[in-house]
Amino acid sequence: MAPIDSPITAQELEILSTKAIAAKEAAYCPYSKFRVGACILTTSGEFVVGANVENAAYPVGTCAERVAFGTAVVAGHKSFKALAVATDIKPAASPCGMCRQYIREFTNGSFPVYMYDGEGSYKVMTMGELLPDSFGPGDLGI
Ligand SMILES: O=c1ccn([C@H]2C[C@H](O)[C@@H](CO)O2)c(=O)[nH]1
Ligand SMILES: [Zn+2]
Repeated sequence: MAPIDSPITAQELEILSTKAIAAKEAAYCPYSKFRVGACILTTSGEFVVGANVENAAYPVGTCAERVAFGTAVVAGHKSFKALAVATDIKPAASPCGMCRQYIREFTNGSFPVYMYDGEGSYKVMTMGELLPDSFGPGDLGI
């Protein structure tokens, strides 16, 4: 059987993971003390990072994934190759439901999400696996 092609190169994954893990340091999480870092690789080859930013009004806080995607989109990026998310726990955390929908807006079902645990090991899942039967721009005819 032919090997499944990796969606990104080993070198890209090395940079992506290093940046996501480093981004944990930028987290503002005085309430949960749960640091999350994220990094996106754009189709144009740029890396955009994010971290969770909490708020005294707890529900107002934002996850690392949405900070990263929002930052990338306002910088003009609309096309993305991969996302890495890093936490300090084991097994690795996966994006919350709100983030899955947020990410889905800018990705398709084969988009890979690499999830790193606190020891630097990862699991990878596609957006189609994380959010099956999703609702997206196409459902509005966009
Ligand atoms: O995938 C995740 C899961 C949680 N968080 C944040 C939200 C909150 O600040 C803290 C605890 O839930 O972690 C993320 O940023 N990404
Ligand atoms: Zn989230």
